[in-house]
Amino acid sequence: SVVDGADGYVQLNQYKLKNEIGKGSYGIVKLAYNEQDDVHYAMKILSKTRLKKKAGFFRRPPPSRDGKAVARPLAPMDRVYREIAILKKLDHPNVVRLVEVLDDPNEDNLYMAFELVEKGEVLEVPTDKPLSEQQAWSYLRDIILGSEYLHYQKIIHRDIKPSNLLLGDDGHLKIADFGVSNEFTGTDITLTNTAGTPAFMAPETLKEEKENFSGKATDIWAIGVTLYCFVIGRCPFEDDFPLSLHKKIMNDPVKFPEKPVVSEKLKDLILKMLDKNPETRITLPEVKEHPWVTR
Ligand SMILES: COc1ccc(C(=O)/C=C\Nc2cc(OC)c(C(=O)O)cc2Cl)cc1
Repeated sequence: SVVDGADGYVQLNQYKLKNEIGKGSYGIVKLAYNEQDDVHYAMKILSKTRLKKKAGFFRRPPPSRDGKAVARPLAPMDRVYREIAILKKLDHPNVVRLVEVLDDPNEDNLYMAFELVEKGEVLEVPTDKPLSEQQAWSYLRDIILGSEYLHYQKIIHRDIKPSNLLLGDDGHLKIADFGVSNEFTGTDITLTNTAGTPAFMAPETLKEEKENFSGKATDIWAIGVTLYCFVIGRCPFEDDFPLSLHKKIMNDPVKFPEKPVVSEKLKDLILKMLDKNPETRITLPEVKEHPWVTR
């Protein structure tokens, strides 16, 4: 039950909700103090009415082509319950941990209590203070281990980017926000819909004719864009207009500025992760063997 505490903080069961620490298309995240265990958590707050309103924009389900079952976009509430089901089965040091869900049917808000990752987003992009290669190397290892675990659990994240990578006091990263992730069976998923954040979308997901593409390869692309952001401070492809951004992602070569200086080995890795052809793009196991990673 949600009550206004005498001290001006909202009390939600054993949690005292404090200041806002995160905000996005999903809703907001507040610092939450658990009086029972004297521990702070990150409380993600979703409004059911807002989600249902967004349902209105879901385009009519496409006619199923040649009788093949086409994945229907889920109603937002179903998407949230799917996100929760995915999160509940995940347990890895480089993935955020969902502790508890508070979903009172009479309440408009749905609350998701996560283990607090103390320092928040690893890097705000754009920045004029990009990371050193040493720092980027440490964070990439965490991203690789977390992504390897997710792919092993047959989950494609689909929105890997700096703002979804949270930094703990121990200097390690945790992957967050499974709001657009997909589960698959078999060895990989063939996707057709675009999802995630435009500047991090792989070229094969932006093509006009919606051919099928590999889910794992799209996560590798997003990790490549993220790695570029870490050491350069901005994204490799930028444009204020979505369609011109799509054109750049699909056609422009990756360019490195004079400054900051990036080692040849790191440039080589980034170029292999940002290979526009998903068939020849470097895979996660190959990234682990790359000279810049094993250095
Ligand atoms: C300055 O100190 C700070 C410490 C922690 C934070 C923080 O946690 C922010 C967002 N958190 C999250 C967001 C999520 O999705 C969007 C998910 C998820 O749905 O997986 C989980 C978490 Cl935890 C911010 C600032």
